[in-house]
Amino acid sequence: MYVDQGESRVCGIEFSMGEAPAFIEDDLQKGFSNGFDLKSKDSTPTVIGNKAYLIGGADDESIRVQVLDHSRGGWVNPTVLGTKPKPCKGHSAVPLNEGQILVIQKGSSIDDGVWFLEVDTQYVREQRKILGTEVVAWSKGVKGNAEKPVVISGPSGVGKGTLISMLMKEFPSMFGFSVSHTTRAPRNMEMDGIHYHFTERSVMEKDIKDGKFLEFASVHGNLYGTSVEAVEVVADAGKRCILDIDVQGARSVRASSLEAIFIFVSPPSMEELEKRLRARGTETEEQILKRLRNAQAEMEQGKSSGIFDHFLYNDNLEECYENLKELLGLDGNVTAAPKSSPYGVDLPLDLSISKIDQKIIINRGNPELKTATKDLIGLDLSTLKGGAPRRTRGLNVYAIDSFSDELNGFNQLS
Ligand SMILES: Nc1nc2c(ncn2[C@@H]2O[C@H](COP(=O)(O)OP(=O)(O)O)[C@@H](O)[C@H]2O)c(=O)[nH]1
Ligand SMILES: Nc1ncnc2c1ncn2[C@@H]1O[C@H](COP(=O)(O)OP(=O)(O)O)[C@@H](O)[C@H]1O
Repeated sequence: MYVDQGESRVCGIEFSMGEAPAFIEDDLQKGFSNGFDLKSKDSTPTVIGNKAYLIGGADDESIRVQVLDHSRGGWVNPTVLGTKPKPCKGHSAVPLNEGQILVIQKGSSIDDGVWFLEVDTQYVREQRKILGTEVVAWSKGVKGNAEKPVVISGPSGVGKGTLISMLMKEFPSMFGFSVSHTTRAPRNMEMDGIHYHFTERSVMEKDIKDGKFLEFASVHGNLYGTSVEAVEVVADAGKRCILDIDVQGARSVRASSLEAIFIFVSPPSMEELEKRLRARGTETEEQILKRLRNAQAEMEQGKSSGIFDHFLYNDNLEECYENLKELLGLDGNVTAAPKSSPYGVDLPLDLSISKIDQKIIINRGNPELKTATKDLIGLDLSTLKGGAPRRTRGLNVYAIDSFSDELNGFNQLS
């Protein structure tokens, strides 16, 4: 078991992966005279093998990392890859294995505060070869093992947005909307970042070129697209992602690595579709006519393309919504209430962390661990997937109750 002692560990330099070689100890001490502030509350040296990783302080708007590498003659500023954590009020770090350090940010919410610094994983080794420098890479720990995303397509005015709103309203903790980018102008009630990311065509075209989009298409004369980030932020929150995209977009997603279920919504008739579009009152006459012309082709493609797993017929809205819920497995027994879990809790400044096998215990400020209370949070590391340069998914965060096995194990070991 490894126990992070907080500040005393920083000053006393604890060696966690076996005894540190003497030269590392010497070099670390030299660090004091070379201006490395090892005594600083927010700097944590963590030793793995023949190297020490000094994590702390701010650099380019993220936490700074320096590597003490005896074979390279001392302290090195590595190339830092991945999405980097913002500077924070302090952190605790614990090595998980020879390749990863777990960093918990103090004073943040647990949803944002769990990070992995990869120092010797396959990705880091590959990058080290390519770049020829010392490399470390950050990856954010997220829940993210949600069910398959749901792609909903259908002609303009058929009721996609209405059905999605109903679903999000009834199951807010279960579903998250993939906010697309578009070059079309916002409608009256539409908010940037909520309904769409409204953007300039040139900016969007550059982002598409830079590989930031999962899919994109030209629809009714405007550019629309789903960014990789739009889908990831929903998955990060452990929610099931809903994408409202056209048939071309659905085809691209089908061909991508994103495993999703595909639903096509049809209107009862073209006359009814026109009525709904006109009644919505958000388009000019010219735009309505263009949408109606396109609707015909979309209906044909939707039915014949083989892309869609399910077809919904939106005549009576309530009936259609019930059918949608049924095919998503949301029958009458599903409750909309979120499960009680420590997600969303804040991590205080005086936390400490301990590692037992594949589990991390975060003590939120109760120094007497034996009187375990709601102050203890467990992190199960055995379900982790992915890693730098993207997210580390499958983070299982749970409240530890005083009689749990984890705690008995902890008490015996401490
Ligand atoms: N391919 C693709 N289509 C999208 C995306 N976002 C929205 N769309 C589609 O663009 C079309 C027009 O959307 P919008 O302008 O909001 O009009 P509405 O469908 O009449 O509400 C609809 O078919 C949407 O499904 C996206 O990110 N990618
Ligand atoms: N089953 C339905 N019956 C009558 N009106 C509907 C039905 N479903 C949706 N609507 C209405 O039709 C209009 C278009 O729906 P909307 O959800 O904006 O379509 P989409 O997102 O597919 O373009 C809205 O004014 C909505 O209230």
